[in-house]
Amino acid sequence: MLKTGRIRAVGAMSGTSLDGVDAAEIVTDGVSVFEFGPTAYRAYSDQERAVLRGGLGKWQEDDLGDLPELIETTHAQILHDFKDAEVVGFHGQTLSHDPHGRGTHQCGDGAVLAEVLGKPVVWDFRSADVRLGGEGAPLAPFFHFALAKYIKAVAPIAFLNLGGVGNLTWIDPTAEKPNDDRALLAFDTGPANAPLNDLMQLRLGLSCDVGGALAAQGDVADDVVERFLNHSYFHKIPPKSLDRDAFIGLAAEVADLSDADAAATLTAVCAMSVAQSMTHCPSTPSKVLATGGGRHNPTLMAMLSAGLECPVVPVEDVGLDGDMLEAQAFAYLAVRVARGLPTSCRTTTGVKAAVSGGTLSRPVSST
Ligand SMILES: Nc1ncnc2c1ncn2[C@@H]1O[C@H](COP(=O)(O)OP(=O)(O)OP(=O)(O)O)[C@@H](O)[C@H]1O
Ligand SMILES: CC(=O)N[C@H]1[C@@H]2OC[C@@H](O2)[C@@H](O)[C@@H]1O[C@H](C)C(=O)O
Repeated sequence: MLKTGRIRAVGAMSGTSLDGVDAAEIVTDGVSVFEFGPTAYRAYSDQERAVLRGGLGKWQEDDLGDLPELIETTHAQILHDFKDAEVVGFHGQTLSHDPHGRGTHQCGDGAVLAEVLGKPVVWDFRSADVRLGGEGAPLAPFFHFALAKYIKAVAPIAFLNLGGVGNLTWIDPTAEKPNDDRALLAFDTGPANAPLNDLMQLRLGLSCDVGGALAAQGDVADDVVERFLNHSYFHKIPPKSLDRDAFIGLAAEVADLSDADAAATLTAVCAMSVAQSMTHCPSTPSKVLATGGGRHNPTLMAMLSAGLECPVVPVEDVGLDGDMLEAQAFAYLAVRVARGLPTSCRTTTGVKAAVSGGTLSRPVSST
């Protein structure tokens, strides 16, 4: 068990967009957030990103080659500087996510990291939830709930993460605990930046549509968006979650469009899937707080504002850091796991009963 009271924890996240590792420190008792600490980012090189891409869709250890070592080494490099952190939350890299089939697989061994860093590491956050029938994702919602309290929200709000995949958390901030029945509703909304990034890479050799500049010059192919929104995923009642490449077929749908029209259409696909998702929420939130890299894309943000019935603003509007929120989430969840508090429940992942996911590994020398 970790000491009682406030803990300084660092979280590290390597997300589905494969851009790099984020790390962020927070001070929490596993319930409330008291303080935000330093942050760091380590970009993957083109060569590293190619290795990561090569691992997508794989789940058997024997097929992964040097990939686990790459994940562990890059995380150790960035986490080494967080000398004051008492515990580490290590998400790892999701390579495949098929909760009702092959399971969910995050690459990287937290026990190795605990040894290298000489600190307790909480990792493998998603497997226990999946074993108990849950989606294993999204897991940030319990942190979103704590943030709603931190910013003293009084009316329902939503957090919208625009990463490789999109996910939404609707919150009633008047609820006492995140696993209260009416506190949360969370789910993956659809693809966010991943299809657009893939298009930019394929056609122009670029990692993303910086500032949404290309999409801003194009016309949206409404028929493609309409066909896309007919996909059964969008009609499925949440909780529900997605693998990064669940909508890989989208590339073919825009193959005949110009670069600008294809970019505009894939941007609209993201925005309209979020708009459609709002129909699942118990009520229209007072505002949507956007986090993740997609909030840096003004074309996407304008489409979201046009498609939603409430204001959509970056989380910076309420004093939070939208580039580090997921890393902070895994710092927070690490402390919850270490204290035996739940990290997911029926309304966030569909798991039968609230579960404290994650494994705590300590350096052998300290046990
Ligand atoms: N200035 C920008 N203009 C346009 N898009 C941007 C900009 N900055 C970031 N992005 C987009 O955001 C992506 C990174 O987002 P983020 O770091 O939130 O993803 P992630 O955490 O890897 O994904 P996930 O949340 O799905 O795990 C980039 O790949 C890019 O598509
Ligand atoms: C399986 C997996 O890694 N899912 C990620 C992914 O990226 C966004 C969305 O899909 C979300 O469900 C999740 O990440 C965030 C951090 C979460 O668990 O809340």
